[in-house]
Amino acid sequence: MSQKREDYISWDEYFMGVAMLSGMRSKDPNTQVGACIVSEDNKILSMGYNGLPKGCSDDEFPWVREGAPLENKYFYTTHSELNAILNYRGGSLEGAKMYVSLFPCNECAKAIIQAGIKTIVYDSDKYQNTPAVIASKRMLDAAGVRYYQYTHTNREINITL
Ligand SMILES: O=c1[nH]c(=O)n([C@H]2C[C@H](O)[C@@H](COP(=O)(O)O)O2)cc1CO
Ligand SMILES: [Zn+2]
Repeated sequence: MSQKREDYISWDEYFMGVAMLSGMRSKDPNTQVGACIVSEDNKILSMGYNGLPKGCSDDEFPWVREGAPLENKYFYTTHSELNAILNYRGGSLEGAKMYVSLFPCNECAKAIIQAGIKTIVYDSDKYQNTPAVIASKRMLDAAGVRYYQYTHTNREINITL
């Protein structure tokens, strides 16, 4: 009798793994964020990571955190969640789920709500005490977007490239 393999990765490991892999494309020296949007029937719809908009050179724009607004990264970077939403060109994201390696900020929360995404699975919540994340949770709660933290399984996945 032939039996199926039992050590395959779970849906959550798969989608959070894809989000983390996407984050590995980020040029941000401090925080790399990845997002993966999934349909209600577990199909990957889109992915994104934090980076500069098209045409803005990774080598010419600043990556530092400090200094004058025009001289640091914050005015220029597109967040992974917004990139994942904007990268989707297939139609509606109504009812979709987002896996993201960092809890979305208030600006991303607005985009998530307006895109019709209904569930967020996040990993790090390192900015939980900042006004941006407190405002984000307030809006997500009001809009009925469910969010829960990813449960680590400590599975290691090695891919030789
Ligand atoms: O939700 C987010 N998604 C996201 O992609 N980011 C990006 C913007 C910046 O490139 C980086 C945050 O940088 P830092 O941790 O150095 O402040 O992560 C930041 C947030 C903030 O929660
Ligand atoms: Zn954001």
